[in-house]
Amino acid sequence: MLFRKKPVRTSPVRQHYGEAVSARLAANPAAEPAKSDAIQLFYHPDFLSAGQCARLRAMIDANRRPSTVLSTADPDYRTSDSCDMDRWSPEVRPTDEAIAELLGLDPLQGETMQGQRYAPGQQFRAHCDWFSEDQPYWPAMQQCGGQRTWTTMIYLNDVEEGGATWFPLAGLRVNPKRGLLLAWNNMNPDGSPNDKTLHEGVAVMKGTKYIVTKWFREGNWIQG
Ligand SMILES: O=C(O)CCC(=O)C(=O)O
Ligand SMILES: [Fe+2]
Repeated sequence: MLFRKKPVRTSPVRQHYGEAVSARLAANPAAEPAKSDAIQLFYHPDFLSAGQCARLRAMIDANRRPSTVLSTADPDYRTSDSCDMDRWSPEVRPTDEAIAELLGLDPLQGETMQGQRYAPGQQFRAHCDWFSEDQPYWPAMQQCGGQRTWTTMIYLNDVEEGGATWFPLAGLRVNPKRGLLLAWNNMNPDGSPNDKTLHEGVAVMKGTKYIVTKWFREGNWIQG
């Protein structure tokens, strides 16, 4: 019996962004690499001030609606509320541009920043942020910048109990801390999608969890 060969999923462009961004973060004294061989992930404590976090939390409270996902109908999968953060607003734009600058990416590669709020019991079950290129949604994603390369996520508050971001296959678990930014490469160093980036927003037990997430594409998300 013949086995069908898996398609080659490496990519020079995605490899380039993996190398360029991780070199830039490694050279930044404010950023610290995670101890994991499975994933390129960096921590940047205090990326946002207390005031910036409070303003973003207020915007999330004002605009939140039930979260959606691309590829499952399971109603328990992502039970948080979320909203798009208006990238041109004076409250959001400086943060948007600071994140792109931190990574050395063009702000146009960044998707619209997403705010998310988890009440007790709410969660985002294990998923990868990269797109499966055999799914029906992929052609539409190709029209707006293609694959996701890096994810950045910022905790906007401390959470009393629960709400960690857990990477079970990379052996990392991060507790929410106000102002802390996480940045990780969704690809392997060769530019292929990294299955070990699987992660979960663990259910909040006590308190409320607020985050903003920004995903970067290999091309421009905003078409000029
Ligand atoms: O809430 C978390 O800790 C994870 C959020 C997440 O995975 C996402 O927004 O893609
Ligand atoms: Fe995610």
